[in-house]
Amino acid sequence: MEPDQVVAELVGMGFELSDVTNAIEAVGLSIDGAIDFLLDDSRRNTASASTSNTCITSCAGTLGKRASSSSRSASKMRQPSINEFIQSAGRPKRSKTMNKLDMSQLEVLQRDAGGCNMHPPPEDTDLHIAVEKAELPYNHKDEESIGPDWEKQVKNLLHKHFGYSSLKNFQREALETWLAHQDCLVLAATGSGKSLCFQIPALLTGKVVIVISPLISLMHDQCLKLAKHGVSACFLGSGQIDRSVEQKAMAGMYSIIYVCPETILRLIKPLQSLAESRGIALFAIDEVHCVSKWGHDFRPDYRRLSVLRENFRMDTMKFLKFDIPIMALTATATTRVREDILQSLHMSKATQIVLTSFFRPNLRFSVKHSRTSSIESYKKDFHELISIYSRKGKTGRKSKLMPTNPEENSDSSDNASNGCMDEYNGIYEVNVDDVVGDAVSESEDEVRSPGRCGLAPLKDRQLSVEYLEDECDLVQDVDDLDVSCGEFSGKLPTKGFSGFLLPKAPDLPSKPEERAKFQHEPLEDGPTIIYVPTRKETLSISKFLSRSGIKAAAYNYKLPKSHLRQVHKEFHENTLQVIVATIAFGMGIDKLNVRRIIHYGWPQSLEAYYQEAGRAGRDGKVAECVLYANLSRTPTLLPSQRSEEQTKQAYKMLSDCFRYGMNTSCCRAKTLVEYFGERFLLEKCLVCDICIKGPPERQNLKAEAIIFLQVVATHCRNFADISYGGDEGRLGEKLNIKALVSRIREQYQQFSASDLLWWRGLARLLEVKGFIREGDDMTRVQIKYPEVTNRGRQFMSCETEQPFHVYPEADMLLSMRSPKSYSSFTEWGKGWADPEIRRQRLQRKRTWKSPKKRKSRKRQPDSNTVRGRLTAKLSKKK
Ligand SMILES: Nc1ncnc2c1ncn2[C@@H]1O[C@H](COP(=O)(O)OP(=O)(O)OP(=O)(O)O)[C@@H](O)[C@H]1O
Ligand SMILES: [Mg+2]
Repeated sequence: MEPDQVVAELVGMGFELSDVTNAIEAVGLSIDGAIDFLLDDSRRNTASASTSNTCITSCAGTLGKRASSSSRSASKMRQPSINEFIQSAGRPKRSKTMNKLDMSQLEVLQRDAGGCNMHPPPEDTDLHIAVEKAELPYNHKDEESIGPDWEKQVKNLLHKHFGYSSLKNFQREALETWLAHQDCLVLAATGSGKSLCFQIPALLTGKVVIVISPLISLMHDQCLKLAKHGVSACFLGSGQIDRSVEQKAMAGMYSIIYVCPETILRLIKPLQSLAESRGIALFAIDEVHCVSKWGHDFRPDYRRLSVLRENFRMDTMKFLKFDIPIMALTATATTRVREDILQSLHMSKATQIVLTSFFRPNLRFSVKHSRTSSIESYKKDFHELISIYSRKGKTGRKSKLMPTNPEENSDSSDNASNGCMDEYNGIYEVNVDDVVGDAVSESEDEVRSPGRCGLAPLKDRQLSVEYLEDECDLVQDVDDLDVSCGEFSGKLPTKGFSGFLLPKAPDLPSKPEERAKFQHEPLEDGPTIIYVPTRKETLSISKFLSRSGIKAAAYNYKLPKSHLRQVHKEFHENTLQVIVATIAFGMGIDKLNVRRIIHYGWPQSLEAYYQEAGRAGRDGKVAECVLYANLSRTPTLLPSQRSEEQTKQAYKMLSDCFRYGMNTSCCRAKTLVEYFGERFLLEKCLVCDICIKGPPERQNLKAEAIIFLQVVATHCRNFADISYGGDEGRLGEKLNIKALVSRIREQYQQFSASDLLWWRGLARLLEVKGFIREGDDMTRVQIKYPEVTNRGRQFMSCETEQPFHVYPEADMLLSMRSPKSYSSFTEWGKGWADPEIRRQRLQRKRTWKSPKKRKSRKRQPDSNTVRGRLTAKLSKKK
């Protein structure tokens, strides 16, 4: 591979260019070698050479097997065939319940699988034993013959396969609907157990259930879990390289078939045959919010799933006694998304909506201000996390991916972070934002919204939509995340499936005293997931944490698949403490004991936020969901190809998310569940930061509100005069909020030092009251060209002493706390005009650079780009 390509691939994974050059210099032009070197970076500092060597060897072994992303197809997952599992336990044991047909089918499966190029069997022997117990297939039963005692039958199946004692209420409702041959839309919180709603029909009837699912990793995870529970399942899609699986699936050899939406469209005919032979009990569409453009994970192929309703009806298939029911399931759908789902999928008019509360009482939500951009922020924000895990890490098992505990490092935890500061010194450059409260980029939403019209705003290739989109792991197709996930080595109780009972699924505690117990309860042990917007941050933060003694690993879609599999494995085995991931570590992560979900940077929507946060506390025990975001900046849309309509919607969703962060007075859980259209009857969750701290003091901001409205109104009038005056067609320049605030500062002495941040917050409050609105037709995260409404005019002209009582929002509080005011900004700004001050500042900036950094600059003296210099150097060596 050319040096350029090697560098480009490594930088694409999120590694720093300077680290990449170091790695290539150390190991030569080998991607695998460089990745080992880079991921092992923190380990090189360990005191014990022998420990270090062992770790490096084991990791290198894993990574050595990686396939480069250019040969991704070769690394696509192969279906873990039933035979593969059985084989590992010797030859198939005859299950008492297995009938003759089952055995012959298994033999066929074994023969077939023997003929293909087998991967080594998975390491998990429990899994093999579990699948060995799989009863394939069940005796076929028509839904009508199931009878009124179906609940008893389900209970037995639950007990036998999953070890649960009973169905949850919403699961019962969904199954009742299915038994009545009706379509059903299940809306239930993350981790509530939606999968069971479509798994039971397969077990109960012996017919096949087809599950449409958006991601290969999700399908793979579910297949593995089902295999553990003795249910045969497979997945079909572009990630499936074993072609025979599809044939076997269409011949009715698996009870549950997972399939991606793209694939199902070409399988309509074979599925019709399957419906006639073994029978199809149900079409389940999981993560159905992907259908809707108004949702957060829109997938165009989901919209075409209306073919299911059209092709599997009694009137098109004469042998059917009723239309094959459709069950659509999601944890995150607003009212608008729900309507869109029903319409787009052509679900029947009689569709039942099974709705449970979206409320998760054990999740403690909070929002914290952070610049989330530098080593300083990491140190401040992760200080507590580091101390928690470094205490626990001393007794933990070793991670193959990262050093196990601070003692293994030559530096102490503190030294480690200091040492790391040197490397991060580049970040120490003067950040205007550190000095200026006012530095909220007015036009940043425009600069960074290449999606508007779908065109790149800048010519620079480095800032093209594709390039930036790629940075953020936003591109998602069905097999983009084709890595194994699942609790591979989760031990089954020794008594097997039939000898134990899990406690009844807990009902949501509704009494305040029951919920209050989550308030101060200490968090139990368990891993943390940190979500960051870009690949680069996955690496920089995981590196920072590892060097501070935490067992942390980065996870982004460009990293080698073998690394990602290892991360999944260690995560599920509880040997990793923290995963720093992009959204690539996504849907369907069903690990019970995740204790913290940290979002480090603004999420793009509340749907995405709630779904990701929902991976915490699935065991019902208290867990934390913290959002660290820069509350002094308006968030921007991550780059993506969007139509104009989609861009508007994306801004709307981002805006809702921003307002969630800015809110200081309403319970977080209430805001979240009401966003999804649920009436939150409990009023307060009692455990979020707002419920615990209480809102800030309410203030009467009538005087400020009137001044703001007057300035806006005066300007609007002037603007209208210019726009529609003599010179027809010429539009006057509208004043944006920044310019309006400048007018306020000029005209009102008492506000001459006031902060734009504060006025922005006030403008949002006025907008909520309906006193102002956006004056142009662009959708934005927050108002930019305010215009006074009739209500606003009434308020202005109101003679009475009607107060304007409000809770200051987070940015207003921040601006009040911050010593940097408008005046300090102007002073600072003026400073740059003075050559002496400028010289001193630049001098200071230069001394902030680490010696290491300067050295690396010296190393590459002449070329224009680092990459160019490296290329020249390496070519010379060759
Ligand atoms: N009736 C039940 N009793 C006890 N536990 C249950 C029951 N049903 C499901 N569970 C457990 O709930 C957990 C979550 O299940 P599942 O993955 O189906 O959630 P989900 O609703 O699909 O979540 P997500 O929206 O994140 O995909 C699983 O670990 C499962 O074992
Ligand atoms: Mg699910």
